[in-house]
Amino acid sequence: MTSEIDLRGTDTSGTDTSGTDTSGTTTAGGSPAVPEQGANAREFARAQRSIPGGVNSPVRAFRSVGGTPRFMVSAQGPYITDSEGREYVDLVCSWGPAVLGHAHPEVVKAVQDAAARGLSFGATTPPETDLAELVRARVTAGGVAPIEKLRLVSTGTEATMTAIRLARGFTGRDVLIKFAGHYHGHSDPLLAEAGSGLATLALPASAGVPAATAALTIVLPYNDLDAVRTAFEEFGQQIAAIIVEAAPANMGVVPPAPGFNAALAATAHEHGALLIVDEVLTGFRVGSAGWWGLENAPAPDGVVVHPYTPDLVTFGKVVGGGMPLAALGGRADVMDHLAPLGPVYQAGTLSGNPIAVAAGLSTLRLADAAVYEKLDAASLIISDAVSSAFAEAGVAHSLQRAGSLFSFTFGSDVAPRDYADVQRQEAFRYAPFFHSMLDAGVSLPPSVYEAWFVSAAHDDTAIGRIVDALPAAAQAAAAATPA
Ligand SMILES: Cc1ncc(COP(=O)(O)O)c(C=O)c1O
Ligand SMILES: NCC(=O)CCC(=O)O
Repeated sequence: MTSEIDLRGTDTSGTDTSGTDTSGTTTAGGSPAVPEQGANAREFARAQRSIPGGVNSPVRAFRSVGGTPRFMVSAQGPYITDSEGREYVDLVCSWGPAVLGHAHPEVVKAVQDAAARGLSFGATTPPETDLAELVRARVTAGGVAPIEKLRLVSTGTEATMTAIRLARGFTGRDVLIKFAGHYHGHSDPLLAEAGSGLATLALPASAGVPAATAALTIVLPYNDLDAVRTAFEEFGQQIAAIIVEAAPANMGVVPPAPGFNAALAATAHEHGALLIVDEVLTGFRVGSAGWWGLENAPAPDGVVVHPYTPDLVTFGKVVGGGMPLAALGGRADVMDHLAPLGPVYQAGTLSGNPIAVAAGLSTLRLADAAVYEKLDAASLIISDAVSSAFAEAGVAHSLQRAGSLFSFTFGSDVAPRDYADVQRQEAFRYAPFFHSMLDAGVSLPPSVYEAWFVSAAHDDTAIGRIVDALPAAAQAAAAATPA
């Protein structure tokens, strides 16, 4: 145990309660760290005076695990370094984008070159079309290419917000279906029973969303086709779209039952509604063509077991290579309803920003089949090692995977299928596990409701550090008691 433990519990006081680091912490490369003691606690206190909760996104706040968020200063490959000079193996990977590992030299070079040509033009640039073409070409499976047109925006929130406005404008209908525990960013209509930070903070919905807006979103239990069919029987003529995470990873990972996404597409289409598949998190992370690509890849006999074609797909995270860039794409006839061709308005001063486009293009060009093989391999080794450590320590748990994404639920070996199942778990086991890992130099998502992210840079050394940290952390989870 290092002095990291001393920093816990420092919150709004502004007092530096940290102890003296006598741990002799070394970096992964073996060189001695020169920690600036107490810097995380000091920075957190300072941040809270000027920034609500000290964070610019609630998921960073350590609210469900307690303690002091680490204030990061740099990241390279599979490692991230905090204000005290401590280096962690990073299993958050910027919540998804860092698929190649942090600061890949070629991506950094592309960004530097683009920056030298100008930071933002507010005018159209050739690389935006390059990126649209690359996404169109990559998202194909079994001869189907669902991305006929693509528009670039700046965040996943904007991508899904625009997708639902477009679906409403295209169909002339107002009602949306979303699933409990799914997170699609923070636009008003999509915040009901959302996963991610709302799950972490146990918020059923957000204050500030007008009741009239919330009333137009039907929230259904995930993986429950009967519920979807019943909703369409009752409101079919009013439903503009179903929006679904391609493979949910914001209530932990809860993959779709085989054929579920295909059945959603069929049901929506039967009733004149659209299917919006949200691949902000899964897109270009779980595979070259996202989760849709995995589900629609022909088996060796050439058969796609449950084929489906989404009407709209949203991307974010990896598509921007760590810069603020996201996208929505899909059927040309639907996409052409966007202004300036059509009546559905969408815009953005920084949409298609040249630096972000350079990062995205460079990342996607580098993310070849070998990268996805590395991701899959690292993910398997790490998730199996964690699961074994829990088993060894007698911690009942289930491990769920969606491609290289994975997460754990506690208290049962029965894998949850929906948000209600997820919420029944022994969530109290996660905080001591998380802090034990953090103390040992492994940074996990600070919530049991988030997926773990690996990168192609997670090599044997990084994985070894994770594996070494596991027995003590699993013991901490085993010893945990409800608050
Ligand atoms: C599936 C999904 N959709 C949308 C979003 C929103 O993206 P952003 O945080 O870029 O607004 C996220 C994650 O944050 C996500 O995981
Ligand atoms: N899985 C949750 C996210 O990726 C969200 C990140 C954020 O809101 O900062």
